[in-house]
Amino acid sequence: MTQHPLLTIRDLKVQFKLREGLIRAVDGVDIEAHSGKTLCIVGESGSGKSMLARSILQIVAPPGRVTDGQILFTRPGNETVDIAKLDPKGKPIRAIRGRDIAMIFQEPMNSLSPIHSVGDQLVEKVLLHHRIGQKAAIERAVNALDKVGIPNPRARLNNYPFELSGGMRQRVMIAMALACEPALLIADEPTTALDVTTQANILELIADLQKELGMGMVFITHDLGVVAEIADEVAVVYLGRVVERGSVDEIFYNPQHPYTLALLSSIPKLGARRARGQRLHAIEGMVPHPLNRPSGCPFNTRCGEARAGICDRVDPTTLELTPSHFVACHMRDPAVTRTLAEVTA
Ligand SMILES: Nc1ncnc2c1ncn2[C@@H]1O[C@H](COP(=O)(O)OP(=O)(O)OP(=O)(O)O)[C@@H](O)[C@H]1O
Repeated sequence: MTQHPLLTIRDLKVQFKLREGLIRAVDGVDIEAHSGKTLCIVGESGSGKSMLARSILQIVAPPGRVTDGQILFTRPGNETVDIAKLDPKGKPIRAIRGRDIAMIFQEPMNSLSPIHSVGDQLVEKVLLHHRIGQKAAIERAVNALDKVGIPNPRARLNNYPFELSGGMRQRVMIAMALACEPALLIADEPTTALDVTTQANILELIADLQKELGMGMVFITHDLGVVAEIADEVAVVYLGRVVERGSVDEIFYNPQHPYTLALLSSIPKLGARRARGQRLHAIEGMVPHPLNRPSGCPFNTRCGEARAGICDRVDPTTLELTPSHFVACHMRDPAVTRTLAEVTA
């Protein structure tokens, strides 16, 4: 029997119908996530990372809506469910949220209640998804806090979120997310708001827990340094499209899409000396306004390799370079480059 990926997203579209026009926040995305592996979704602000993540739990806020595509979730040993077809308020998706698929966010206060103690929130979460008694649930809550490295966890049960530091709150949110041992964890920039040291500690904690629990993880970030540290697979997104995806080695050692190349060259090199006042290399141009998407390849307006007549007119198809490496770029398509060479010869 072939093993299904934990999550298979096919041709997913998330749109906002506004009076001013239609925003295609996610515009035909294909990705897969596997048990025990981390898929990083990387891209600049506004590329649709959060909407992609939120659609997996059907928590896109109106007027945003999943308009097309499949979100196939297969918990090992269970039937495959197409989450895209579920009612965002219905019982089936509410049973999946938190139990099978958990999510952590940049700002823990968004997922923690300010008026309930850490212990009450953790115990309630455990009781919601498990048929166990109050005493056993409290023990689970203590274990969960212990697991995320919170000292003296039994005493912390009585604390309110505002009594904890930012790093500790993030640990509590992770404990809440993992209390029910989900098969899939979605992490939306969970370390972005933290200082560098706390960020490193939390990343290490998430990676350790993921290995221990064998969860799949979809990790959203704009930071390629984070990707290098934790990813097994990477999807590079631009204006709601996956422009390149591959194993972490393929993306870092053999990047193909001009956008991936530009992102990689914008990372400051360790030890590289910069002349005073010299700016870091940033990607040329601005991300187009979502209501004013370019035709053809979404990146053509900022791409140094773009060729008029094709890149600004025709949507590139996704090419398979290896069984795990895909790119959507005309300039990597041998049929296109051959024709261009013949025309200019
Ligand atoms: N409530 C909304 N109304 C209209 N458009 C929205 C809304 N929320 C998001 N969008 C649009 O959807 C697109 C994708 O946004 P999204 O938040 O997913 O991007 P992102 O890559 O996560 O960016 P960031 O890193 O800044 O969070 C953007 O063009 C954004 O303008």
